[in-house]
Amino acid sequence: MRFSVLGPEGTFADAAAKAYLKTQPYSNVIFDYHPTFDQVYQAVTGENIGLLPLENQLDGYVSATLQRLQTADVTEIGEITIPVNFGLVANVDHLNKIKRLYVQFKTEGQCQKLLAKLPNAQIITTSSNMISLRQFLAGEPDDAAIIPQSQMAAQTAKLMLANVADQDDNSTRFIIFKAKPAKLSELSKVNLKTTHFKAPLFITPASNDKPGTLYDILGYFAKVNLNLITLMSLPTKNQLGEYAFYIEISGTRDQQEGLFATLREIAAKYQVHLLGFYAD
Ligand SMILES: O=C(O)C(=O)Cc1ccccc1
Repeated sequence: MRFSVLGPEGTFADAAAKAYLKTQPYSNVIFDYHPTFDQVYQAVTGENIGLLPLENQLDGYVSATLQRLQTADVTEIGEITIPVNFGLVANVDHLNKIKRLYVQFKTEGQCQKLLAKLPNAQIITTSSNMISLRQFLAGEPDDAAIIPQSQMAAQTAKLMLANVADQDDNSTRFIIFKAKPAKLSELSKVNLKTTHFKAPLFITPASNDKPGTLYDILGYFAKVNLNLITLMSLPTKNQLGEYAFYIEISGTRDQQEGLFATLREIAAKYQVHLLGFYAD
């Protein structure tokens, strides 16, 4: 089986993929690293699986992933949350001498306190924490980079600071998915192996221009006592001001029937794009 993740090796996505595999019975897994979200998404075919970052504790949801999920024909089969911290490496002996800082786009929002101490550094945004490290290693004398804490031990730089995230308690949640479209009829029959489930989905009203639309949608879940753990609105992109709601439902095994009956009811009135129903 192929497991497609954001590379190169050593990223948090890579660490998350390996942590996920420890919880699963898969064997003969071939890691397949890609530089962009889209390439990871496109690489997942057949029975193979992929992993993308969904949410960071300090910097929130990962828009690139949500945007793909909105229209994606995938089935999420699970999720994994891993602790995240960063280190700083620099070719200078003091913070105020740093001229360029390589930092991954989602890492920047997790290291605001450090960045506040570097008002004169040019921030160079990268696509991956491991690319930040590579750029630093290939770079100039006044360079610095924020890199995964796990990579610090292998580095030798003039200035090294550990744990530079804004708080030590920090984690990122990743989703694992297959290329198959999630179907209400199929997922309603899934036999959960644990007592709890999660069900991520998008609900899109035909129009947002009516009082009580969201209230109406939420009412369906309230009626059957289903707990929403996420509620976000994302632009449909059809028209400015038109939104789809991204919702994650958490429940217990005895609520499975109620969940799917409710989703069928909602689907009669709104566009429902289910993304998965998995043990949690
Ligand atoms: O750059 C990394 O280390 C990654 O694993 C990619 C990533 C992107 C966005 C949020 C979390 C991880």
